[in-house]
Formats: sequence, structure tokens, C-alpha cells
Amino acid sequence: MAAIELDGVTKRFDDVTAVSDLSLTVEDGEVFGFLGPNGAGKSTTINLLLDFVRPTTGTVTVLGHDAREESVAVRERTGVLPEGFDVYDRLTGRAHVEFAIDSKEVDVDPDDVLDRVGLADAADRQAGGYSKGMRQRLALAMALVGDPDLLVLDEPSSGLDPAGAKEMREIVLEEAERGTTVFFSSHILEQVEAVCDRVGILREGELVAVDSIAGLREASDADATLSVAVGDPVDDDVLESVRALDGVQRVERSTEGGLRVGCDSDAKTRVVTALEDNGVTVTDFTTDEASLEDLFLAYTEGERDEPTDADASVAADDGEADADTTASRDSTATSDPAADSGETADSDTAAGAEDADADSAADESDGDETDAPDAGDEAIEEEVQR
Ligand SMILES: Nc1ncnc2c1ncn2[C@@H]1O[C@H](COP(=O)(O)OP(=O)(O)OP(=O)(O)O)[C@@H](O)[C@H]1O
Repeated sequence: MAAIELDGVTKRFDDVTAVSDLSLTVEDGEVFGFLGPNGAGKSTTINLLLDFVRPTTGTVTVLGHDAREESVAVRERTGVLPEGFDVYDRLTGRAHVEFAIDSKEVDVDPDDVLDRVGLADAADRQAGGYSKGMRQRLALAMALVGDPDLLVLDEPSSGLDPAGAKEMREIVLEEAERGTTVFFSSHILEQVEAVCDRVGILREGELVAVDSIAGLREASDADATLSVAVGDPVDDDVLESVRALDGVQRVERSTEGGLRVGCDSDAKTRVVTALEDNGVTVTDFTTDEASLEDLFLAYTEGERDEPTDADASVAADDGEADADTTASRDSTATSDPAADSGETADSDTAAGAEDADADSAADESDGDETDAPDAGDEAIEEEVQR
């Protein structure tokens, strides 16, 4: 069974189309990275999964439940780390987790959960004194309460330093090993490379690619830079003939007297052959593959009418996790500060996700947001009073 299934989902806010005709399947147990630049529609998609916003058209199925009709069942089995989560300064770490336990109505030892995220020693301290990394781990602890089948993490490494991001990554991987499906968003490809089986790239509300990072890299026409060492200096006319080759974007002379050629991956052989055909002795050549950042930009910037081989219509059908990428789950997952939060899931949503007023959601028929975060806010404030 698929953990998440979006079928032809469009979400419009007045004249803004936040998500457009999105069809996507995330398999059970998969770690799926959801990528896109600011405003691409990532948070909106997450809010659609949780019934915090409702699709204008299309259907959303989460853990086999219709996200609209059975949002309570979805939330019972889903842990959420919202973008821009912040703690309640006066509450201890344990009180935060106890709040999540009460909301989910589960019988769990809060210290066990805090231990899982490495906060056991800080359980009795007020969360206002926690570092950014500790706050994120606390948010994750709240999301982990009740061993959810699905973890939804919106920019989970937001604002963390490399060490904090590494810890977050390790916890995500541990959860994945327990069989939890993880769906998380980021706007930086490097952050998800290590932990994700597959990534989906969203651009202006549209899914432009779904694949493993290795698959994306292969399919992308992001430049590689070819460095060619030559026996004798290359004449200007030879240089021009290389520049004119199909798939070559730029050619320059290197300081060592050779050439540096920016070209599509599949143009490398043509460059070397053309040089040799023109009597140039190629003594060595090396290629620098496009960086992850280049790759991300190749999918999210530039002309829209230059689809890559891994465009969504091809790749979205590929429901299986790519074995190559699964094997490479061991690297980074960092993120920028959540300065851009506040569009949707606000700081109270971690609590609110479990506590969201399902009736108020169900009462809404026009597809606008529900006010789940406030429900969580009030309840946690009551907790403070006690
Ligand atoms: N409640 C709303 N009302 C009006 N427009 C909205 C609302 N929520 C989102 N949008 C718009 O929908 C688009 C997608 O926003 P969304 O927050 O989903 O993007 P995102 O990919 O999560 O961006 P970021 O990385 O900045 O968080 C944006 O143009 C945004 O302004």
C-alpha cells in the first residue's frame, strides 16, 4: 500500500495556484524528499496531507485514508514537525512531550521519547533555554510520540548547524529503519540527498521531476566541466570549432594551456574527438560533475520549455525506490533558518497536528485552511496554567 497518494491535486488560493495537478505516490517505508525553491508549494502539499488545507480539485490519500474524510485517522498515525516550530519557553522538554502524549491519547513514557532524540538529560529544563538544535529535536520528539507510521517533516534541519543537522539526519534514518515512512521538505537538494530514497522537485506548484538523486543527476542536462590537457596550444579556429559543437555551452583556455569546456554530460566525447580530429594531442582529461546545487537549479530555474529526461511524466510512474540511492543514505541534511515560515503550518502545528479539531476541518467545505494550529495553542497554554 502506498503511504501517500496525491491524484491530480490542484490547490488555489484566490488567484494563486499553489499546487497544480500534482500526482505523486510515496511508497510505504520510503524516505521521500520534497524539494523546491521558496513558494514552490511544499508547505501547501504538506498541509493538504494533514487536511489543514483542502484541494481545489483532486484527491489526497494518506496511509490508506482519504485526507479530507478521514483526517482524524490520518493524524492519529502521523507525526508532524512543522516548519518554523518554536517551543513554549516556560515549559520543560518533558512537558512538551507530555502534551503530545495527551493529544494523541497514547500511553508512552515521555523520557523514552526524549531519550530517542538525545534530550533525556535536558528533560527537566525549560525549553526556552534550549539551543536551536535542541528545539528541533524536541519538535521531532513530539512528532515521534505514538510511533507514527508516517513522519512529515517540513524543513526539519531548519537553522541547524552541521552537527545538529547530522543528528537530525541520524534520527530520521533510525525512524526509517523502524519502517516509518518519512516525507520531508527542503529547498536545498544536498539536505535530502543522504537520507532520501527518492526526491520530488516542485517548481511553481508543478512536479518537474521524481527520481533518485542518482537518477536526477543522470537525466539532468546540468553542465559538467571538462578539463582537457593538451600537448600543444590550441589554435583559435580549433577552439571555435569546439565551441560550435552541440551541447557545448562555454570554452575557455585554462591557466595550464589546456581547455575548460562547460558542456552537457553526453557532449564530452564529442569535445575530445573534435580536438583530436583537429590535430590536437589530448594528454589528459577530467570531468567535474555538476554540483547538487547546479542540478537543483537545472530543474528549478531557466526556461520551462526545456524538460529534462527525468521530467515528472516519465518519473512519476516510477513508484519504486531506487536501490542506488537507498544505499547512499549517509550524508548531509542541513537547512536554513525558517525565516520564511508563517505561510502555513505555524509554530504550534506540531502540537496542533495531533490535536487539530477534526470537526472544524470537516465543517469546511470551501477548501480553505482549518485552524488546527490554534487548537493546539490553546491546549498547550492551558497546560502552562496548571
Ligand atoms: N494561505 C494562503 N493564502 C494565499 N496564498 C498562499 C497561502 N498559502 C500559500 N500560498 C501561496 O502558495 C504558494 C506556495 O506556497 P508554499 O508555502 O506552499 O510554498 P513552499 O514551497 O512551502 O515555500 P517555502 O519554502 O518558502 O516555505 C506561494 O505563492 C504562497 O504565497
